[in-house]
Amino acid sequence: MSDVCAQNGLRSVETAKQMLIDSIQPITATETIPLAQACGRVLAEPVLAALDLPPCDNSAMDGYALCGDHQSYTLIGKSLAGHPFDGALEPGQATRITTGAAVPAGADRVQMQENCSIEADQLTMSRPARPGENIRRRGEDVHTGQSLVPVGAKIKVPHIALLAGAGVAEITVYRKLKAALLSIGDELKPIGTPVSELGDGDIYDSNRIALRAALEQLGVEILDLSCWPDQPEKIREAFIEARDNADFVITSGGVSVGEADFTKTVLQELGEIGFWKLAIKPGKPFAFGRLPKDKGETLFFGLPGNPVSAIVTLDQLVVPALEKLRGTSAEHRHPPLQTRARLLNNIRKRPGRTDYQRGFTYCDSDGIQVVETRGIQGSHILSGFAGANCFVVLSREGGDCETGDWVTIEPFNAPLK
Ligand SMILES: Nc1nc2c(c(=O)[nH]1)N[C@H]1C(S)=C(S)[C@@H](COP(=O)(O)OP(=O)(O)OC[C@H]3O[C@@H](n4cnc5c(N)ncnc54)[C@H](O)[C@@H]3O)O[C@H]1N2
Ligand code: MOO
Repeated sequence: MSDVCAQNGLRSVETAKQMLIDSIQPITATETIPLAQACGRVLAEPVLAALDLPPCDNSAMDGYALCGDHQSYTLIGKSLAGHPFDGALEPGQATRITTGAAVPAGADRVQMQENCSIEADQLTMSRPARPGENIRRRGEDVHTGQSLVPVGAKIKVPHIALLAGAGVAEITVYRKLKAALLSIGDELKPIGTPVSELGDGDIYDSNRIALRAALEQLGVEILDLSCWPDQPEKIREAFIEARDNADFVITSGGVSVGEADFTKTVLQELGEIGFWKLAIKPGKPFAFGRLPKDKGETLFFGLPGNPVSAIVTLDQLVVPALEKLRGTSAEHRHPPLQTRARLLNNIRKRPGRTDYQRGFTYCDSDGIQVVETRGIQGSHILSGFAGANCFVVLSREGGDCETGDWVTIEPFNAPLK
């Protein structure tokens, strides 16, 4: 498929994503932080295991550690978690053992207690235990010296558990990214302004708050530069402050073709536009650029003002770019999870832009994944978006869809989840 849509000449979402990824150099600065604060950060230095895990052969069950294959065993002691048996078993001997307790020397199998009968110090079983049964071997999870998590991985809860299990208290991660966030538009009023003080046509600056919430979930530090009027000299002032104090700038509004849309003009004056306008709905006027500064440059993401467009373009274009910028390696920059669902309503669509309709998906009583679009699909309609749990992704060249069609859905990820 061509990069550019035949109908409208717009660049595809896939090409734009690739252009973003190709043009971004990851940050290199790191910091060492307590493991407990590391969830969501990107590992910057290798962490090697200082011990085997499990650290010793231990029992998977509460029961009896046995030496050899016998009809009955003589009980000679016990091994409890944290209190190992101090001695070695001879053939035909057994000890009581609890889950996680060290398997005594000489024991070669563990029988769970449900299969055992005890009379005085004699143990018999309803069925024999196989050699090695219920023994968790030393080092079968992790070997001493093994790399625990690859550099460039995003630290998730299982990584935290693994690292903690290996006794790691601190790790070195890439530093947090810093975003400068601002809104542009004469009609915008900060939330908290009483309704009675809104002028004709004024609206609340909802984008800045929503984008801020999304970026904070991604662990980005925010420089909130509030909202700015549709005046090039003011916008210039805001862009310079943003450029000088952040890794990247996110604006919303003023990026289209209206007579008061100055975002691109000022971006071009202070830096360069990488690309503008994509075959994406909503979000067509998305702009990417750079603002050079004394040391390096600040990336620029100009999101459309329409509230749904701003969030969709953040999710689909900016988030993948930020993953690369913050050091996540290629193998850990997974594309968003997509699956198929059967459509419960008709959808009208004109070919020309990849459409991210807001939908609600669930598994119906027949076990089939179904999806219905939520509300009017205008890029100003937030009520439907708020009731959705997925995007219905309709291909750029595709047209209308009918009830019963199988369509691609993309469940909301963080920060939308
Ligand atoms: N002649 C054309 N007009 C428009 C086109 C086009 O191709 N030709 N594209 C349309 C599309 S698509 C979009 S999306 C919008 C994007 O326009 P801008 O980025 O210039 O945004 P604004 O015009 O400033 O605002 C659009 C809309 O969003 C509201 N808005 C703006 N900022 C906020 C905010 N911070 N919080 C909440 N809502 C905000 C604003 O009031 C407008 O209603 O352009 C179309 N026009
Ligand atoms: O692309 Mo605009 O975001 O459709 O409204």
